[in-house]
Amino acid sequence: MVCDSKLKDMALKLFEINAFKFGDFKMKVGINSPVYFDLRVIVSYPDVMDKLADLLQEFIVERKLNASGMHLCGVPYTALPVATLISIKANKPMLIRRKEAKKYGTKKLIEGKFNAGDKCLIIEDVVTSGSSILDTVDDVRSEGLIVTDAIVVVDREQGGSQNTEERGVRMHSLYTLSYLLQTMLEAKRIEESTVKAVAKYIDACQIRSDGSFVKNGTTVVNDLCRTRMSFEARTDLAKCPLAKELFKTIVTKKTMLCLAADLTNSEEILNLADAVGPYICVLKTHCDIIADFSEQFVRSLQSLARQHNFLIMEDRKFADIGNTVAQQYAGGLCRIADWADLVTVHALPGQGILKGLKSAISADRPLATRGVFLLAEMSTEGALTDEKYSTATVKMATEMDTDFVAGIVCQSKDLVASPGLLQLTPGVKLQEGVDGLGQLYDSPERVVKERGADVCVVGRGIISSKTPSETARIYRDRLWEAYLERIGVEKNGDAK
Ligand SMILES: O=c1ccn([C@@H]2O[C@H](COP(=O)(O)O)[C@@H](O)[C@H]2O)c(=O)[nH]1
Repeated sequence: MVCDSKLKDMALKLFEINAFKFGDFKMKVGINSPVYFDLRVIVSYPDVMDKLADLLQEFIVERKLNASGMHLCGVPYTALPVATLISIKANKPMLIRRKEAKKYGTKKLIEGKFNAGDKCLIIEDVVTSGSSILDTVDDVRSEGLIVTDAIVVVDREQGGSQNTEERGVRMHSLYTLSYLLQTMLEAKRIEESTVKAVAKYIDACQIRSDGSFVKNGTTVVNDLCRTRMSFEARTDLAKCPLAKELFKTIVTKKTMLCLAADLTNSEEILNLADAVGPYICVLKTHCDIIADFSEQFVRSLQSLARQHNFLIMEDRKFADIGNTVAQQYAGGLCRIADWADLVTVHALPGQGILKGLKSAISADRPLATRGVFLLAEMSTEGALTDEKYSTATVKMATEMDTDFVAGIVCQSKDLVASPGLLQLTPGVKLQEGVDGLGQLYDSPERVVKERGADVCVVGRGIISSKTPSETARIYRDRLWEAYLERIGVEKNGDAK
């Protein structure tokens, strides 16, 4: 048995270093919690980390989970340093799950040396619904490893152990929230009233692995989770008028498809737009590749956009200082601001880029008819848009010029939390893979369900097809079905 006094000492230490606190905290799932855990702080206290790893190692032995050949895999990122320490102390090989890797290309999903059929023990810091453990389990299992158990530092007792058990993973927690409450009370660190408030909260809020939670006996779908909400419900939450319009178009036409009309001849683009128009919500251009670009071309395109009800996006990827982008947007040969409803913009130069673009919108084109998508991540192999950059981009979109930013161009589901923003995701093809120049493709289903896309960009998948209009219809239908599954609606419209 792990010695109780050692457990209590460690609990007090964790409280002292603010690894958990009591108050009123907004949780990821959109409900308020009277207790908050942040075990990331332990990296600043090597002595605490070391002792915690010792306790976990003893616990693993006690639970007989130290079979020979067992690998350890920490759930990224907080559990990684602790898993590393245990691996060294217990002399057990470690695996690292890459959170950001694709299932093809050069990057592997799971790093480390292993064989299919090997056993792997998952290590996690704090568990609420258990969904993070299950994400890691899915990836580890997809490489042929066997996972039956997970060791966690704290179980918040909100459904995590049931949720993981349902998927064949027994959860062993060093601490339960109840134990921590009792220990803090005995040590006079908290009042009886806090214990009661937290206990009441745990009783009332049991979270399921699908993000819904049971509040006072009633199942409540998490209505703040973007990817679980319907486009209808999200329309009213959009702060940018053009995003609202896009939501409405998506709902009316039941399509999340954006055509990347990457052709170099204007007549060909117009013919394509006419053929594919019924199946798309956005048509995306690169006006600088059109050899015969003209005023007449954009007027014809606008007319088709009205006829088929789609928006026009110029994928200009502005990236300069405010003064320069203002001129690039409104002036030059293409006069983009005159005809493009939406443009894409890099966040690299900071907030000034949005100010510059906004300043170029003339009075006869009200701001409400123009919008931007900020690029947070790119779809290419080796893209330099790391987590810090992409998070800062999303922050810019949610805190500044919210009437102008319609959404984010990115590849990861968890980046865009705000339901009022749209996630635009390129790199979509019926056949997953990589082109000769580093463009990575995922299937429509994976892009919608796993990557969280709201609008999916397809270029060569449609334009290189012999029957673009039929192919566009297939993309539209597959994307829409994936979306219905994502929000938990059967094809016939019934809730699952
Ligand atoms: O990260 C990004 C941003 C933009 N794109 C653009 O999307 C299309 C994709 O075309 P495919 O033929 O389907 O590969 C293209 O216009 C890119 O400029 C992107 O691919 N990745």
